[in-house]
Amino acid sequence: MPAHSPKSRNRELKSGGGGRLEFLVLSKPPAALQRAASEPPSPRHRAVQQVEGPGSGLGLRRDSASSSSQPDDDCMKLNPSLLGIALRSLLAIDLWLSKRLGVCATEDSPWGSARPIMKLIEVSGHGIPWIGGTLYCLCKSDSTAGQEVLLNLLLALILDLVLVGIVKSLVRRRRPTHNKMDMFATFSVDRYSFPSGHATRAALGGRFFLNHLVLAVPLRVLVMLWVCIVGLSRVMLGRHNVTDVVCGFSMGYLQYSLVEYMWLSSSNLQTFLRLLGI
Ligand SMILES: CC(C)=CCC/C(C)=C/CC/C(C)=C/CC/C(C)=C/COP(=O)(O)O
Repeated sequence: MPAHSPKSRNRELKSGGGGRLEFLVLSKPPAALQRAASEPPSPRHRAVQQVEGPGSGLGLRRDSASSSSQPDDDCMKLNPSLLGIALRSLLAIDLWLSKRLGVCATEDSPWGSARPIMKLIEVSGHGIPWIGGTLYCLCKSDSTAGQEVLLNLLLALILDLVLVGIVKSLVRRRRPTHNKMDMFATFSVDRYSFPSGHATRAALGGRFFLNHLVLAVPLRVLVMLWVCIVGLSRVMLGRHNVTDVVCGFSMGYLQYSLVEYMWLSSSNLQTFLRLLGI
């Protein structure tokens, strides 16, 4: 009888001798294991491969004792953490809600006719009018107190542009697919959507106005309304997902606290202005 006749191979398969059974089983793994094997190796797998050599795949060298217990990595892949599920669910809700709220994303959208007014609101929260307006008022201001507030506002707006740019380039979240990219005066990082720069500026500017301008109650309400409308318009225009705006508001709020903490007094500012030649 030849050494590997069908009969003798069958005996080997049944007894599991010579490792053939394991190899045949692994050549058709269950779907979950197939998925796990196709994913890039985890640091632990990489370490095992380094020790065992590149040919040692998932379980190839596992003996019967170790194959009865799942390795930690497999458990992690088959049972994703609660936090992972929560984040993925939040992301799915975010995308779904943002798409539903993007009713002014194009002229053909359900509220497409409201697009011009939404774009006007967009301009009101843009960096150019804010920085330009602050610079203009700074040049016109003749009181030291006014100059102090305006110069701190200017620095806050510049800080905001820098911080938003850094976070956008780190996170690199794409704008929603339904967004029509027709914004004016953008930086290259503005192709990314997280966080919304308009939302950070609105929250920062809103807090600045409420804390440093003596405003009557109706005007204070108006400022708060404007902040909310700027945020909502970002989603309605399809520029952002809801989470971009919510996180933008939080970031702008915190930025204001940072500016208050680092507040430059008028004496420091006089030196600063003299250095700038203003
Ligand atoms: C007007 C003067 C005198 C100076 C302007 C200074 C200057 C160069 C400001 C840059 C302003 C600018 C281009 C800001 C970007 C604003 C923007 C498109 C943000 C993106 O917002 P998002 O909500 O879509 O993330």
